[in-house]
Amino acid sequence: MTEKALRLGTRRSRLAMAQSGQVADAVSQVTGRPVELVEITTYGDVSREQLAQIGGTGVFVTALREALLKGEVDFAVHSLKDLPTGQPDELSLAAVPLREDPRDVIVARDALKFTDLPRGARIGTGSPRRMAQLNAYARAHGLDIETVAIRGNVDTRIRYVHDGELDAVVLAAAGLHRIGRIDEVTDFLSVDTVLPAPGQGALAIECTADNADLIAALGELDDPFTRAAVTAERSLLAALEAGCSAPVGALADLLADGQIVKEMRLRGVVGTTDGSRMVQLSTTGPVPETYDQAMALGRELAAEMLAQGAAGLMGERAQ
Ligand SMILES: NCc1[nH]cc(CCC(=O)O)c1CC(=O)O
Repeated sequence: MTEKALRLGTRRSRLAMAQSGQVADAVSQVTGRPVELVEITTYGDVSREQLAQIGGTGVFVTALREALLKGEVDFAVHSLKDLPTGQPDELSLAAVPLREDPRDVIVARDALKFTDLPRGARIGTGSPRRMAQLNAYARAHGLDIETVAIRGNVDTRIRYVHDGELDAVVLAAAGLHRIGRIDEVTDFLSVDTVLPAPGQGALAIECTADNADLIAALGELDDPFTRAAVTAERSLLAALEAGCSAPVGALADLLADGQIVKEMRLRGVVGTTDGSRMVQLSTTGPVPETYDQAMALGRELAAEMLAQGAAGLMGERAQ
């Protein structure tokens, strides 16, 4: 007897299809049921406006969530960094699988590294967070670069470099890895130079909160450390009252002594897009064992950053 297929709601972009396809295979393995992809168009996919102008939070996510709530699909996969920090009561974050490489990367012409870009080099990114940190690094190290606002999917962005319109673009390693273009990276940016977006490299698997059986099945794909880390990062973002398009970077990782994990460290940064003013801090604490402990780590760091003037650096985009 064949069981009814589970319906996975997905955006149509190459990245979304790639990550949904990978999750579909994993879910099929743990549930023993076939998984069918159901394509859904989101506002973020059709709009030509700059993402920051649309308002940022949730543009990629809303249509998928509506399909879940209408019962058109059984579960959905989001890039966790695109997910608004407030979790609706009717929906459950059933799994946060093991995170991919969280770093940002450069795809540049002539295999150039970020620090080898020539004077006046134009670097494309739609992200105020990336602009702020690249410009701050350039100021501190005497690089002369110009950050240029672009948007479009990953393939479109890389094309700007191949067409010679830009010297480089900044992208997430995870996205390139998932669509099979990681070989085109010319420089992996240290997180000491550019802290990634909260949740970058992680996926969120969501279903309706009333679907206990599916929540339990999807839960097998959950990685508790990734979940704790992204919970702390997103708690920081929420406590700064910033949206996903605000110039906020955050990364939680484990501090180990040999094989023994000692603590979790959470780093955060906020800055003006020109990189002239930055607040960058970190905190460490016991590895969170509960949701509340992970949330508390993020709130603590946010309070310290706000005390140093973080709110004043987020501009009118803060939301
Ligand atoms: N902003 C769009 C977006 N959302 C998720 C990823 C891929 C990386 C990830 O899963 O964090 C990307 C592309 C990018 O930033 O390069």
